[in-house]
Amino acid sequence: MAIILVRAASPGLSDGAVGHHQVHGSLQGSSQLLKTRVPPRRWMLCSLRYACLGLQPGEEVGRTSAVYSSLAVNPAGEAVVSSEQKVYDVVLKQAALLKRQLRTPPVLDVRPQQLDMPRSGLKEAYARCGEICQEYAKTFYLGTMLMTEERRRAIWAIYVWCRRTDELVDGPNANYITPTALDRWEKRLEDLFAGRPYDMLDAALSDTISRFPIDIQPFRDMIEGMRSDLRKARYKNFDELYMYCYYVAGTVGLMSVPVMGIAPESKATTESVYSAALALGIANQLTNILRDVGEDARRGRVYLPQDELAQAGLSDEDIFYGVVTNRWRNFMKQQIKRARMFFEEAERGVTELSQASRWPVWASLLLYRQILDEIEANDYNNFTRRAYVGKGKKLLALPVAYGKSLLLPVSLRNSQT
Ligand SMILES: CC(C)=CCC/C(C)=C/CC/C(C)=C/CC/C(C)=C/[C@@H]1[C@@H](COP(=O)(O)OP(=O)(O)O)[C@]1(C)CC/C=C(\C)CC/C=C(\C)CCC=C(C)C
Ligand SMILES: [Mn+2]
Repeated sequence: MAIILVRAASPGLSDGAVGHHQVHGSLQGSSQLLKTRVPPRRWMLCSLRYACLGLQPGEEVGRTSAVYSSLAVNPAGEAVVSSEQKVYDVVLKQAALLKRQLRTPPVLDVRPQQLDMPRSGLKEAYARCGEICQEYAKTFYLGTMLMTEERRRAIWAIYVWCRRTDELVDGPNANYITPTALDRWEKRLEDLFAGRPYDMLDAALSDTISRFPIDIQPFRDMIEGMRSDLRKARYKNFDELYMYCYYVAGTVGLMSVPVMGIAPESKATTESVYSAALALGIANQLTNILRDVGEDARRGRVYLPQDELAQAGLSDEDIFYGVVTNRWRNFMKQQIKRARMFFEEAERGVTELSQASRWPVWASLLLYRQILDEIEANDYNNFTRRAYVGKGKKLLALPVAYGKSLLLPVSLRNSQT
């Protein structure tokens, strides 16, 4: 497969690439097609990847490394759309939907009172979602405690649906889960979106989607991620891993934006806020993967890109063997660097969220990112030591997050200078 790197206009980014479309390789003749397909933010997403390998933007990489490609051609000479492009199309669609729904008075399929559940039942359902969130994810729970009541309940309901979806493939009954079971779970999702929840936890989510302009696609896509977990335990390159991270985690960002809300004074585009939310999900999942290398290997799973492992002179055997060598340290440094870049991209969007949502999102971003620091502090031993952020550091993150949440949206700061 020949690789082509594309440079695209990227408003608001100061990397000197603004206004250029530069196509290398055998798609030269189809640059018109590329111009129309390349989203405005492509340059930055590409540069996240270049930076990790020290590649220069626009530089052509070898024939076998699809990692740093944004567009490629297959042996038949057809353009292959990268994962980032596919995901960016979802971002655009979600942003357009949100803008439309916020403009028009809500004509919702489900109103709270239509749910076949008394108000007291709903209260109990949300409370149970809160308990589950607290039990499984203390950090997220801490974040939600900084939210307004309505948003907090909504995030709990979303959290519980995500957790249950993940448990299907990761929980105690995972061995019995088949693609058909996931199809049934998707049918159940459609029903709850249509106001026909199967149980009280679903009812909480049905209620949530009647209150916030949330679309079904990220939920469907998360189920798709679980399907891929059933059939796949290796990722050829970062392009494949990126798609997986979108499915299981980027989707959470997309589900959350309509609940978090965008600051009325923000001058940022809705797309850019969704992109930042997506980046936070990807950053979190990359961090998860780096923290859990040993644990995943013991379940026969290696999420790290196979070609990057090979380039670093490493293989699955090194991971199963689990000895921290200099090769491993260097490899990990690059992986951590990339995860931090996604966190940085996310940071730009947090300031655009509505004031009341910024604190919890900052808190969760800072707390999750610290896991990367802990991996470093463990001298990159993520085979047998779990990177863990202690209580003291967690508590310290809260006032820092609060301080950051008071900052003006970046889009306003830029427009005022
Ligand atoms: C503009 C901007 C930055 C907006 C913020 C948008 C936002 C709130 C994004 C949240 C992103 C986020 C929290 C993503 C979750 C990523 C994640 C941890 C995914 C996990 C997947 C599977 O991984 P794995 O099996 O390897 O992990 P385990 O060992 O099983 O843990 C998930 C488990 C998928 C399911 C995800 C969840 C259960 C978490 C859902 C979280 C929320 C809805 C809470 C978001 C709330 C706050 C305050 C950030
Ligand atoms: Mn899991």
